[in-house]
Order: sequence, then structure tokens, then C-alpha cells
Amino acid sequence: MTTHTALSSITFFSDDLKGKEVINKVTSIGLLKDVFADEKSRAAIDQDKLVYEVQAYLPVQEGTLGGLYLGITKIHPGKVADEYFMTRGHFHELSDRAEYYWGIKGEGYLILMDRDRNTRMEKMTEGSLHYIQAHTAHRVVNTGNSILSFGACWPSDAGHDYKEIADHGFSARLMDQNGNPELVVV
Ligand SMILES: O=P(O)(O)OC[C@H]1O[C@](O)(CO)[C@@H](O)[C@@H]1O
Repeated sequence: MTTHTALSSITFFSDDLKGKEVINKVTSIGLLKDVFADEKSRAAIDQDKLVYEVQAYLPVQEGTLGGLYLGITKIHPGKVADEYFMTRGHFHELSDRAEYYWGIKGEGYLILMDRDRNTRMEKMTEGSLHYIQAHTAHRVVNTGNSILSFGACWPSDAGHDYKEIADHGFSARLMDQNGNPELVVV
């Protein structure tokens, strides 16, 4: 029997990527200016408050055709006024690139918007699998009281186009409406 040595020294625990090649990116509320509907409320929160953390394994240079990236994102529970904590959201720079997301722990929703600005959502729970089609903006919202963790796998040449969302936003936001998450058209 031949034993193969893994290419990397990354260990994939249930909701943790560990290893010296893992990149950690932390997004605090202070970095999310104009992302939430109520900017005044966002500005009033402690700007160091953690909204989400991403652990990523990027084994090839960004832009490489044919490579794959793996990430685990943890979104903390919380709200800005009536809007739940969420990721910034983006299209891919190479817009025809797809992506997988899967739910690991906690609960929330994946918000998806096509190029015609039709927005819909898919429930994320432990074990839910989500295929994000090409030309589709994606954002994850934590509607629970605990951390929402999810995995992601995307092509290394996909890139992130944050500008389209920064300029025009999603056409709907997930808001707490009397204790229930509802997509509100903006
Ligand atoms: O890049 P955003 O919109 O902040 O969302 C974070 C998540 O999206 C990814 O960029 C992958 O699409 C991951 O790094 C992470 O899972």
C-alpha cells in the first residue's frame, strides 16, 4: 500500500481550518460603513465589534485559472437596528464563476441576487448545501442567537466585485419584522 503525503498541512475540523497557511480575515462593524440600511445605528455601535471572521486556504495565486479556494466564515449574532449581522456580499469579478456554500452551525439565510436584481433567499442550517450560480451576488445573514458558520469553495480566478453592491446594494434586505426574518424590498 502506498501512503500519499497531503499537499498541505491544513486540518479541516468541523468549523475550523487550522494550519500555518490559513489566512484569517476579521471584519468589524467599523469596516461596514454604508452596508446596513441604518447607517446612524451602525455608527453608534462600538466600531471594534466583530461581525464576521473568515479563515481561508488559498493554495494558488489569486487569478489562477483552474485552482480552488476553501473558506470557513463565522458570522456573529447581532443586529444593526432591525437588520441582522451579515457579510458584505459580492458578485464575482469574473461574473460567470460559480461557488458552493454549505451550512456548518447556526442558522441564517443565503441571499442571492441575479443581474436583473431579482433577490431570493435560501435557508442555511447545519448540512445545507448551496450552489451559487454564475452572475449571482451572494451574502449570508445570521438570524440566530449563536454564531453561524458556513463553508465556501470558489474558483481561484473568480475574484470579488464589491463595487456593484457598494454602489447599488441588493434589491432586498433581510430584516427582523416583529421577531421574524423577512426579505424587505428596498
Ligand atoms: O467576501 P464577503 O462578501 O465579505 O463574504 C465572505 C465570504 O465570501 C467569500 O469571499 C467567498 O465568496 C469567503 O471568503 C467568505 O466565505
